[in-house]
Amino acid sequence: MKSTSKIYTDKDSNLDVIKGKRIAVLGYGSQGRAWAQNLRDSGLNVVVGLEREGKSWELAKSDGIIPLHTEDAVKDADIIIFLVPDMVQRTLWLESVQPYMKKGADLVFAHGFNIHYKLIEPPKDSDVYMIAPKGPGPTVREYYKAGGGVPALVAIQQDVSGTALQKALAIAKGIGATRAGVIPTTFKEETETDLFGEQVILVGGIMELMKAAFETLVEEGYQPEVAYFETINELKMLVDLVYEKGITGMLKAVSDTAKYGGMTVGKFVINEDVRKRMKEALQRIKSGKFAEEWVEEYGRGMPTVVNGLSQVQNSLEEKIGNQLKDLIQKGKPKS
Ligand SMILES: NC(=O)c1ccc[n+]([C@@H]2O[C@H](COP(=O)([O-])OP(=O)(O)OC[C@H]3O[C@@H](n4cnc5c(N)ncnc54)[C@H](O)[C@@H]3O)[C@@H](O)[C@H]2O)c1
Ligand SMILES: CC(C)(O)[C@@H](O)C(=O)O
Ligand SMILES: [Mg+2]
Ligand SMILES: [Mg+2]
Repeated sequence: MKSTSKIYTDKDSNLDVIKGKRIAVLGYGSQGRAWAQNLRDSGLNVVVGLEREGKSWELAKSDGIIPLHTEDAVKDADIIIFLVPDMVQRTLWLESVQPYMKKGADLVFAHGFNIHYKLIEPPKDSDVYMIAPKGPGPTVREYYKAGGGVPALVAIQQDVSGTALQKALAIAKGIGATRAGVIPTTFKEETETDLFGEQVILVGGIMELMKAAFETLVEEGYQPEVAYFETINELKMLVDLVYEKGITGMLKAVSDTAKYGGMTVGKFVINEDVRKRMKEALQRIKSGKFAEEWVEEYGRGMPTVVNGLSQVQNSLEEKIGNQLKDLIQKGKPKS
């Protein structure tokens, strides 16, 4: 185990390093919308670059940000931040950024995919760095507005100026991440761990675990509403306890019966086989096989993602969740 040498916070970062520099945020989706608004509200000079005058364009305008076409956004930019989908970044780079950008402008990422798997080969005279928030875009905005921040990782790939880390930390401060903490990493470590996390637990693992538990109960004749509360809705409350008080805090809040059942049956369900498959999943990421497969899937119009989304939308658990939504929302704390 190699522990982190440093966790950067507000006192380690200074916005002055990038004050007045022109920052072009490319994309106005999950992260783009959050970063552009947080950086602007932190007093920085932000423009948003978009390819088309569509939904994102209108959304930016309604948030009080004047969007520009990508070429216009990057041509005077000192710092160019890629916040379009990972699979779009290479084409955007080749067609709309590289031909128009200022020589030596910084290239910044929120995830290492395109650099680590060499889909983008940056020019040697640019600083290349990453600030990777460890949470979804809307939460990056929500926490910032409430005076907090989502923690992030920071990594430097090329440091031509000698100030890449200071600039990366200033951006991290601008989006609110240093209010929590920012951990130094590499593009390799961020890319591999981020993909692993979203595949085996945060997105893939948790989704399949909820579905399998819900369907097991329903198949055995239990009411789907009861199954929904038990296997999906209550998860938030237990995860909130982990978030606030750690795993020990969560265990202290549940009954001894739940502790005993959880400690014994948890290991029976999530057994050595599951761990072996987690290692296999990690191996596919490390070897580049997952990246290759994802690029190919994207090239075919993402059929797996499109069909998967429609299956989830039409699933019994989602229908039950929608039916119970009003009731669940009514019970939520008001503040
Ligand atoms: N979503 C997250 O919460 C999250 C968290 C951490 C890191 N990241 C990273 O941040 C980056 C952005 O991800 P995201 O999920 O915010 O993206 P997203 O899918 O929300 O981006 C959508 C936006 O990108 C632009 N866009 C979409 N398709 C385009 C196309 N074909 N051509 C040009 N522009 C297009 C549009 O402005 C659109 O609003 C990625 O590198 C991702 O890995 C995302
Ligand atoms: C929010 C996540 C899952 O952590 C991010 O990594 C993503 O790719 O959206
Ligand atoms: Mg990710
Ligand atoms: Mg992530």
